Amino acid sequence: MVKAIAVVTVSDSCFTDPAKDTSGPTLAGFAKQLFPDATLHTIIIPDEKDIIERELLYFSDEANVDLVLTTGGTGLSRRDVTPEATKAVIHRDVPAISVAMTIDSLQKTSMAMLSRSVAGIRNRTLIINFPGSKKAVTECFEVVKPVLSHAVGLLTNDEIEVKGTHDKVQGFVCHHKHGMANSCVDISKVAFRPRESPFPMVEMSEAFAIIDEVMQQWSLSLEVVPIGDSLGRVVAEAIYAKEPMPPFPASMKDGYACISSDGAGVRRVRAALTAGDAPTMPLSFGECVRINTGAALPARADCVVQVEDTKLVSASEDGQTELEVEVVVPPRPQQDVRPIGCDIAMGAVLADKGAILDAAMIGVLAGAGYQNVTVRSKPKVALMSTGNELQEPSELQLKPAHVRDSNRTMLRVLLKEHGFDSIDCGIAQDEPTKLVSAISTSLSQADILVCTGGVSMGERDLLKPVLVKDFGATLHFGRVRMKPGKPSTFATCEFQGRKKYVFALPGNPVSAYVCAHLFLLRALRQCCHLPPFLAIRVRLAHAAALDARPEYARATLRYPTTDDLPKATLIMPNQVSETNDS
Ligand SMILES: Nc1nc2c(c(=O)[nH]1)N[C@H]1C(S)=C(S)[C@@H](COP(=O)(O)OP(=O)(O)OC[C@H]3O[C@@H](n4cnc5c(N)ncnc54)[C@H](O)[C@@H]3O)O[C@H]1N2
Ligand code: MOO
Ligand SMILES: [Mg+2]
Repeated sequence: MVKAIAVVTVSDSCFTDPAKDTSGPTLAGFAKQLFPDATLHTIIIPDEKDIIERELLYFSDEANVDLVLTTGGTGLSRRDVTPEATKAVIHRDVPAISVAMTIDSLQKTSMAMLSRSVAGIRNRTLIINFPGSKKAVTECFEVVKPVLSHAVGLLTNDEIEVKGTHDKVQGFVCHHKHGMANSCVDISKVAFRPRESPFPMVEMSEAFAIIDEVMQQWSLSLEVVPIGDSLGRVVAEAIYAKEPMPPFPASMKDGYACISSDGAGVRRVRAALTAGDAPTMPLSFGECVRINTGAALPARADCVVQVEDTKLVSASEDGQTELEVEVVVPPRPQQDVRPIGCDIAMGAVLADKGAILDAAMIGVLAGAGYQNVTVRSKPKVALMSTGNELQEPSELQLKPAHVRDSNRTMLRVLLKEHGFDSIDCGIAQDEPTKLVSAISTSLSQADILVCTGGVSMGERDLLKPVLVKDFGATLHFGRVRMKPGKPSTFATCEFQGRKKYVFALPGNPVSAYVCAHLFLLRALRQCCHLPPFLAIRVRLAHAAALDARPEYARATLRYPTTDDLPKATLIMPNQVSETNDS
């Protein structure tokens, strides 16, 4: 099924004046017609190879678009570089698509010879170049139309290709059996350490897919919590109303409960009912009862006339009792009455399975008499820092060449911010046996271990070998094409008969922060069945030198009053260019 399509207009002139773009909207119109349920992204970019590549990568890797249709930049002029940019990003080409378009177009114009359109596949995305004119786009779309749906179907049915990654990574494993007190990682032969990382660099989209797939194995457990503590928790089983709301026919106005068939005219005021008063006697014809908002109607009353629609006819001399009122406008049956169960019928679903509890829902549960709710349990997370150079932040004096451990505090607070508690497992030294014992202690207390540092190429970066050799861990990925965060590592292992998940994040505090957002929170949210964070497209408010890797930076957003995209201003622009070489 085609879920998302991007139409990319590549043209210098349309980029400067979007009104000139006719082929983009035409293509978008055809795409929408063919796949009405798909999300449609459209963008106009200049004939710049880097920018075209970046957009194609964004749509295929980040936005997980099924079909990217470009228009423009396929000709022979110096600025026409769409085919080159496309070739740079596709993994496999599908030449027959462009051939079919060319054969068809040649029957109409020999100019078709001058289009260099390319079609190909990147991961699960099909990218097709169309020429830049409205006429050519119209003709070429007709040609490819019959195959698009099937082509996307074939691509999306592919299994996630994690196996290849696993196999390569397993080459790193030492299958040596050993006790947990020691480590079988030998750090003495530093000269023979690998000079190239043995870990394949996975794309962000792959890393996400791997996390999603692996975290599906997370074994569900449930817990009962008081509703007052259930904010943000995920409902485990649908919750039903045990009683109707309102439980009695209630007045919506301050006025008089009447019998509607009495029509307009004078009524005897028999009694007064304020909220909380239980009505005693049924109403008789020609009578009414003064009533307040929220009070229960007496039997036989079927409407409420608001006080504004009445006139006083007679009262006791002291003014303390109304004797007769005149109903000015004839009332309708059920006027200003909330019948029993009109808000919530008995047996109605108050919160569905999987609902995320918010103040409104919790209020509904409270109103329906629920004190506790069964929710999905949150994973137990252990936080550990690694590094011989680290000191506790509270220590007054820094030792030479030491730094304070900021990652543990940052991660604890980040997790708290997102509703997750953590267990503090301190700082472990960069020494194999020390790491083995610190990791064992952490894993015995938690489902998920989050550690920072020691995942890159230094001889004291021991996390990966220790996890693999001493804990028999499977490294699902050990390098990701991202900046910062390249050496990010995600592993699982069996420990004390249970499956454990390890996020070994790079030590650089910015990398740890970014990777915790992107990988750790994604996994934790999935354990609780919370959706991944929403990704939105923004426009940079200023120029920024970007890396070839997808880059992550903090920014402030300004929302325009027009339909334009929000504008992002990087908080620390230097942070983006500073580590260009890493
Ligand atoms: N030869 C290569 N060197 C490096 C590469 C590479 O590909 N080849 N990658 C670089 C990248 S990218 C990163 S990110 C870092 C990752 O380093 P590690 O995960 O191994 O982390 P450490 O070496 O332990 O520390 C890096 C840095 O961060 C500071 N740090 C560590 N933990 C904390 C903490 N808890 N609180 C505050 N600061 C911390 C540590 O002192 C170092 O300055 O590797 C590059 N190198
Ligand atoms: O990838 Mo490293 O996280 O600092 O740039
Ligand atoms: Mg290191």
